[in-house]
Amino acid sequence: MIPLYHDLSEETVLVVGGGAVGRRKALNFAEEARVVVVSPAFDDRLVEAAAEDDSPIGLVRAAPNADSVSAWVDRVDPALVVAATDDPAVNAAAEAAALDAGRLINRTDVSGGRDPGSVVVPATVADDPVRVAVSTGGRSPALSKALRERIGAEIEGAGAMAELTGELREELSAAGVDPEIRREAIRRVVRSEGVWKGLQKGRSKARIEADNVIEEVVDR
Ligand SMILES: C[C@@]1(CC(=O)O)c2cc3[nH]c(cc4nc(cc5[nH]c(cc(n2)[C@H]1CCC(=O)O)[C@@](C)(CC(=O)O)[C@@H]5CCC(=O)O)C(CC(=O)O)=C4CCC(=O)O)c(CCC(=O)O)c3CC(=O)O
Ligand SMILES: NC(=O)C1=CN([C@@H]2O[C@H](COP(=O)(O)OP(=O)(O)OC[C@H]3O[C@@H](n4cnc5c(N)ncnc54)[C@H](O)[C@@H]3O)[C@@H](O)[C@H]2O)C=CC1
Repeated sequence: MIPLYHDLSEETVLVVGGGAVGRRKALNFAEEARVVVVSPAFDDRLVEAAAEDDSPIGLVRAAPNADSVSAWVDRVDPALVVAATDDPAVNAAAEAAALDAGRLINRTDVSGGRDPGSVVVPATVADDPVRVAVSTGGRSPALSKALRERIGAEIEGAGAMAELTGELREELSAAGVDPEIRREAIRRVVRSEGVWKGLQKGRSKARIEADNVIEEVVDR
């Protein structure tokens, strides 16, 4: 499986099943998308999240069976369906309905043997705009979670580094610096211990360190 980052803003995600797993998926996707959860009962924390002002999460109390779940796909018109009930027959029907309608499907109750269009949700950790996603190919979700916790410490400050170097590459481009020299300068900045340390002290410290690194390659 090849990891891809998918922009779900302006899209709707349909979560079938509102238990602990449905709640985790709903909260995750609600960071970006509208989320509709269809279930006969809901996890308490999901109810709280849906009750917040301007919550992107909508709860619909219903218990579709294997025959009627496709009607919810038609009605909600989601980009992605998450099958998160504790009934494998309903989850399988949700999968079939999503694939029939040409939508993505996340089966939460199976690990291997996926059809095209079937996606897994990785463990993710972010220092925005930097995001790292971990999957074990469905083999060990608990390991994905444990690795995610370790990687969190590793990427501290990466968001600020992304912002700084994003700005520098724009400035160097605008100044007409030869592209190969610009790339070398940026590659050195992201590997510079001095710049990483500078970021801990603040943006302007980091900027001074970065300018020193850039001076080594760019004639300005
Ligand atoms: C295939 C996949 C499909 C999908 O959901 O996309 C899937 C499937 C299954 N998970 C199961 C169990 C657990 N899942 C977790 C946790 C997470 N599971 C997530 C993803 C995935 N889970 C996809 C593969 C990811 C990969 O490739 O590694 C994470 C990463 C992302 C998320 O869901 O948000 C999230 C961590 C979030 C975080 O970062 O915190 C824990 C740990 C815990 O709860 O503490 C346990 C218990 C311990 C264990 O079993 O490992 C079971 C067995 C159910 C049963 O026993 O009946 C199945 C079904 C099966 O394996 O058949
Ligand atoms: N992907 C993952 O990370 C994990 C997946 N699982 C799998 O996910 C499934 C769900 O796990 P939990 O959320 O812990 O179970 P749960 O029992 O807490 O939640 C199941 C939810 O589905 C709802 N439901 C039942 N029939 C329904 C129907 N016909 N239509 C809509 N909703 C219906 C129930 O009301 C309940 O809210 C498990 O069966 C397991 O196979 C379990 C743990 C982790």
